[in-house]
Amino acid sequence: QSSLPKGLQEKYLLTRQIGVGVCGEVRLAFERSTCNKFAVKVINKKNFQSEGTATRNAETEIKILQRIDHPCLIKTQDFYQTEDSYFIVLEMMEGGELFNKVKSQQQLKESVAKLYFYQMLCAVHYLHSNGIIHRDLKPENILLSSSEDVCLIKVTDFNQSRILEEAALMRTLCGTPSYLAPEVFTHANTTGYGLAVDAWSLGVLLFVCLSGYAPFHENFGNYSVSEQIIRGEFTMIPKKWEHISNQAKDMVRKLLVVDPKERMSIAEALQHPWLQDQEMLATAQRLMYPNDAACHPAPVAMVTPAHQEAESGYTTHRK
Ligand SMILES: C/C(=N\NC(=N)NO)c1ccc(NC(=O)Nc2ccc(/C(C)=N/N/C(N)=N/O)cc2)cc1
Repeated sequence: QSSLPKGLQEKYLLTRQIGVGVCGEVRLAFERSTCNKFAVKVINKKNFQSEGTATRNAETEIKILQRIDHPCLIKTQDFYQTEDSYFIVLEMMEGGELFNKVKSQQQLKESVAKLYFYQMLCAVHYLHSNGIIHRDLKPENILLSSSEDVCLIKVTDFNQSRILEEAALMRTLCGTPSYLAPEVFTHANTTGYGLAVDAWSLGVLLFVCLSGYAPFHENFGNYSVSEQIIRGEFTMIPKKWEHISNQAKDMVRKLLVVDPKERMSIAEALQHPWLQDQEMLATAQRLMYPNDAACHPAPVAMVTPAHQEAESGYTTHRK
């Protein structure tokens, strides 16, 4: 039992492990003054990555966690550190990880997969608008607010995330350009490519939610997983996909495109016909912005999809 920070011990009672990750565990904690439940992510500094990387990643992650504010992104309440671990106190997501809902071949109902996927898109659209690439979107990092099918989801784990430093490019271009390689000028805006990695991962996530199995898997064919991914070869097993709509399949096919320049963007995915489903949009709206629905329930026709409000700068006051 490695030592816990005094401040953490004073404010919280840490109890059992509720989740485990590659570089740490998640513990159930109770705030002593309120008895409210929290999840505490413990990140070992001396994990497999070189020490420098782990520390740099954790510092970036904490900067990101403190900066983000979206209904479908995890919120932190506190953070502490000892010489060998970081402790991040997060809101408790009672439904646990999406991973447990889709493992062992369980397919989600298409309507549930659509509701979850739309919320993931809104969360990642927000991150990209703030110059953040998640880079590690997977079922373990999608948390559910309750065990009900219809629930709010939140994206977590920003350990692999990167903040797109446009400023870094500007600084580079301030110096004498004569020694700079051509790609610095042409591919410098890797922002286009960088963001596209999250669209691919969301395609894999959607495939798993709809079918219950992974599109790229060691047991398939005679290619390694990485070869299958590089070739963009996946199989929609009829038994699993025959009851799934063509629009859902179209969404998956347009995200699992090998060339990042050809891959559908998050913004395009939000406009895809499969998501122009007023009932789902109204449910998502109610889950993401409960306070708005409470004071003046808008007639369905009036529902502006959450992602469009963000874009149009719609001035609803959001708590
Ligand atoms: C309700 C419940 N369990 N309920 C029960 N009775 N279990 O027995 C439960 C709730 C939440 C979770 N997971 C959870 O909260 N994950 C999670 C994962 C990663 C991160 C972060 C910030 N990571 N950042 C880094 N750097 N990572 O390496 C934060 C939270 C699991 C089970």
